[in-house]
Amino acid sequence: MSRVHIIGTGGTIASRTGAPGTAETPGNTEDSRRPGTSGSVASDSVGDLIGALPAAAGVESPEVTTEDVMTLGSYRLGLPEILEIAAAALTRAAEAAVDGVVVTHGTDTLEETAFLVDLVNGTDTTVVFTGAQLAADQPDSDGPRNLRQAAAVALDPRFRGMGALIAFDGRVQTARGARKAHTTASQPFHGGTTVGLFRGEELDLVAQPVRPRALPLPGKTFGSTRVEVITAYPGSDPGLLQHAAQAGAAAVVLAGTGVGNAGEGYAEAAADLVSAGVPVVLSTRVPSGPMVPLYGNGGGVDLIAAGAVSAGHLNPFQARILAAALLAAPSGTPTLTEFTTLFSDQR
Ligand SMILES: NC(=O)C[C@H](N)C(=O)O
Repeated sequence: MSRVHIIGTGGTIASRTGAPGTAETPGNTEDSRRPGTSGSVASDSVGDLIGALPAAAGVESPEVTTEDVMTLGSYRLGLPEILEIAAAALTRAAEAAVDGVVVTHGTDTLEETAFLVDLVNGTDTTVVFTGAQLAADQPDSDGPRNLRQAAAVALDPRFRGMGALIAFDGRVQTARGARKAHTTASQPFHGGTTVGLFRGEELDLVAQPVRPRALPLPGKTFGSTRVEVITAYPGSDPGLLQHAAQAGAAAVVLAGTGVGNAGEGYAEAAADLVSAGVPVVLSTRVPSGPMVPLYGNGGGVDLIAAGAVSAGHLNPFQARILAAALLAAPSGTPTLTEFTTLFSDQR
């Protein structure tokens, strides 16, 4: 019998609507116990979620083991928690007795945690992330279906060696490139590569992702590696780059306009940071498409000439995770400043 290991971290899939929240699950601390809290709060363990799983007709049920790493809304996560989840997923993926690993996670920052797992998963066991848009106590919650589909992907040999995937609302996509792009839709994620599609209980493999070689799991310093994201917009202040560096940022991601541009003063500010040893990664605030150096007069050509590293196809938030992972990597890993384009150089 095959075995799937499910790691719970919280999120809407584990939340109860309007419950004051008194769960004693690990990591479930101030947000759920604060007096007067009346919004949805993550409180269910993975064991509770399994109990709500409908059995698929005619399919032999796998052995399911579970683990609650934390029970938090993903908007509460910091880099230490993201690292803790990634380390737990990687440990399980490396266990010979485990055939598939699923992580249940809030959708707000799922793209960050799943991307870190994708960066460091050198095993053949794909880690499949899922969650829900409707809380566990909503009559038509999407959680049970998403969880059942995630387990099916995790155990399917055709999806092995794919790093980290997201199974949500009948679609299976790569973690790399994924982005929460709708606040309430049943499919909140855009981007990434669609590798699988469900037709009822049937799962089709539709693409094989290209993956760079895995990075080592970053050390504990990842948790305190400060990488700030600064967005360019008409009238924005390039001095924010220097403020971020003075406040202790180890690197800054600039989410430029268009293909990766910024207004007056940004190229000079970027050059200041780079010469002070604070890398600047240039991404775009546009929801899809790569950073491409095309424009002068302070645009992307000048920002790259000032020493910024192109994020390539990575959105600002995933570029931030890769930057922090490189800054906290064990020695021997290429340093962030050795990269000219984050995505292509990582291959
Ligand atoms: N749908 C969700 O899971 C959103 C929730 N706020 C979370 O990220 O924890």
